[in-house]
Amino acid sequence: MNEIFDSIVDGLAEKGYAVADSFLSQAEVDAILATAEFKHGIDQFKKAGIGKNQGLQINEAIRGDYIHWLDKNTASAPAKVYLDRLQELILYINRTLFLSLKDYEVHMTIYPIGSFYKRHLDQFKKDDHRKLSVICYLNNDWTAIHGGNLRMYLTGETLDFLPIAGRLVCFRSDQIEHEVLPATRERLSLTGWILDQVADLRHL
Ligand SMILES: O=C(O)CCC(=O)C(=O)O
Ligand SMILES: [Fe+2]
Repeated sequence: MNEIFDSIVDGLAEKGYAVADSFLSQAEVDAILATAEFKHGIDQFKKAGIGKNQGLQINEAIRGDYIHWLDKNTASAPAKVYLDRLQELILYINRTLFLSLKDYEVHMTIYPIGSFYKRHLDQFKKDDHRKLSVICYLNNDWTAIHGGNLRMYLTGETLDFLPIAGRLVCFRSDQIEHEVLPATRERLSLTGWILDQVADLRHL
């Protein structure tokens, strides 16, 4: 895992983003897909909104995904494997980049067929504590024909990444605009943020 963590740290330091395949093994992905939450599908999830707390709005023209927040105290064992790995990554980033990241917040995510998330930045306004966005994809046998790319907008170029199982994408939440393109298959992921303060329980 240290090699993967190193490649993430290098990417973040040099470019503000990193992509690491096999952050979760095939068996770890399959175990998460087999958890009750994903088995029941979007019935157990709620429509994602835009903004925070009272300002939260549902807007299908901007984002069409469904989410289920994970609570580290009650998460299933397979989800906990992922959360613990994220915690290890935080410690690794802090040691190597001299940061003091403190915590994370993560939701399970389902994008139904044809849904998308238009170009945006993940930080809400100035008071936000989201420093790094981290998304781990859970889609077995995903290929370019399925669409669903994560598109990042960098200065002078755009980059596309397919949401393939086990892949982690991590980027600076305050700097990198990005969007999710529609897909011909349901698109599953664990979407999260690394914070510079302890997560509050606003989602749970
Ligand atoms: O699923 C992805 O590739 C990105 C999701 C995203 O941008 C978000 O939830 O803010
Ligand atoms: Fe985002």
